[in-house]
Amino acid sequence: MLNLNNIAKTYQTEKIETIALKNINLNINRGEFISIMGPSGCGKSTLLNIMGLLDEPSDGEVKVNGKSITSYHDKEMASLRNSKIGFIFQSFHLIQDLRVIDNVELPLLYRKISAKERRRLATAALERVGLKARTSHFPSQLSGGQQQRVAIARAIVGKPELLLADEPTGNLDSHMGNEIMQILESLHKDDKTTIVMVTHDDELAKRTERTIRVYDGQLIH
Ligand SMILES: Nc1ncnc2c1ncn2[C@@H]1O[C@H](COP(=O)(O)OP(=O)(O)OP(=O)(O)O)[C@@H](O)[C@H]1O
Repeated sequence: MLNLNNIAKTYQTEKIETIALKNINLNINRGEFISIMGPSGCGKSTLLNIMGLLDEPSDGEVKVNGKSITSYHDKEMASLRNSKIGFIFQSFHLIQDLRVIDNVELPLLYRKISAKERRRLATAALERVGLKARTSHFPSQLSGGQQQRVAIARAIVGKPELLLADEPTGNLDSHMGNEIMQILESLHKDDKTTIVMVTHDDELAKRTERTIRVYDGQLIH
């Protein structure tokens, strides 16, 4: 479903050029659960952001469902991203002033969906992550693990084909981390969601189907 062909990414700041990625060739097949591992600064988040169409490569080609998106404009890219990709971040990225249900509804605001249907879908997504009883809470009233579950509900509410998770358990203790991993495993197994997860945790990586290792901006085979 996603092909990265010869991807490179260079960051240019005033005097320093950082090569974050080079010679990346990677195919992600529908239904896979993949982990990405590697030392700090090796390019994992950059890779995930390129997969998620949040960032553009400096070189190479990204194909989504066999179609090159190289010539896509920002608007086309945003629309593709919004319809096909869900994100989960280490630090949850919830909006503190919005109630749980409104946080989860956010990605649907960009779609032509009635308010009633938005509420129904968001409630179902919260039920899926075991948080239906917390819809009217604010994020600060929830534990870290619960906040991450809200973030997962927000990521899956639009039924994405691809779920990208950047160290989703990085801010959680091992018990809560395990709960989050179990939800991801269930989304993969029961809902056939394709998942790519960056992690520093060997034990979590072992629970995925394939581990991609990055070192100095390159894939190690
Ligand atoms: N916006 C940016 N401008 C300049 N350099 C950047 C930028 N983003 C990332 N980099 C550099 O690119 C390299 C890869 O960064 P990246 O965040 O992808 O690594 P990472 O493997 O995710 O690290 P960590 O595990 O610490 O999160 C690093 O050397 C980083 O300093």
